[in-house]
Amino acid sequence: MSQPTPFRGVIAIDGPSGSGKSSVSRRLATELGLRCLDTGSMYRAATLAVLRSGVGLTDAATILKVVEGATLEFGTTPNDRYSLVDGDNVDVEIRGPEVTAAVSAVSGVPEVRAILISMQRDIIAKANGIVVEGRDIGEVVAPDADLKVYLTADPNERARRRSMQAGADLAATAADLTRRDNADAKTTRPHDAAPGAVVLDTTHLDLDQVITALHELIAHKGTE
Ligand SMILES: Nc1ncnc2c1ncn2[C@@H]1O[C@H](COP(=O)(O)OP(=O)(O)OP(=O)(O)O)[C@@H](O)[C@H]1O
Ligand SMILES: Nc1ccn([C@H]2C[C@H](O)[C@@H](COP(=O)(O)O)O2)c(=O)n1
Repeated sequence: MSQPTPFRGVIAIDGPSGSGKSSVSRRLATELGLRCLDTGSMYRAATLAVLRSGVGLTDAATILKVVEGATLEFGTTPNDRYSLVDGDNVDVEIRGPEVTAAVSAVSGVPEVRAILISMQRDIIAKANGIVVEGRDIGEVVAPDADLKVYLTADPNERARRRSMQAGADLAATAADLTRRDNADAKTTRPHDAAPGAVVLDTTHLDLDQVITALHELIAHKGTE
């Protein structure tokens, strides 16, 4: 009996903060044998370069200069993703509170976005199949993706999951998610699905159920 042809396309996963993009993308890519790109890490790494340089967060031209001068590298093996800034592994630091508080200011600089979007498109073009997660993948970075998914969940549920993960206060976490989504909405559309995206509300779904739903969507793509 012949085996089904493995999926080797581009899957775009967008959604607001804490909607499950990273967990879902990593697992889906692993199960499908695909690469996996976390574009949020790219904006975070650029932000860390800016913070390390000591320049302020208000002058777009200075921010751009720092990002242009930094060497940013990203690994796309699903369970071995990494981010390097000038050769330094920054996986832990870019998830910390300083970077999280500053990232929307850096990702809001259009010229910084242009640099990172160009890197993202290069990585996608070189991968033989990839899951890409972020805020603008289905609309801007890869509008021709084979499958576009908008992953969302009720804000209270997102805050509950994130506060459990981080061991942080629920109300403070909820406020931080809302603050970041609103700040990000100035440059991307975290509250809206890209044209052609399938909306998957995971409020009442566990991770296994989300992955099953995505496998079904991919199988359905294969029969279109
Ligand atoms: N369907 C789900 N059911 C229960 N927990 C989930 C589900 N999806 C994700 N989670 C948990 O929610 C937390 C946030 O998920 P994750 O980090 O993947 O979100 P994200 O969208 O990538 O967030 P951010 O945009 O802030 O990077 C994690 O602890 C993850 O394990
Ligand atoms: N495609 C993307 C991905 C991320 N960002 C910005 C907005 C987020 O606040 C920040 C960090 O992302 P996260 O790691 O939380 O997914 O990066 C963006 O503008 N576009």
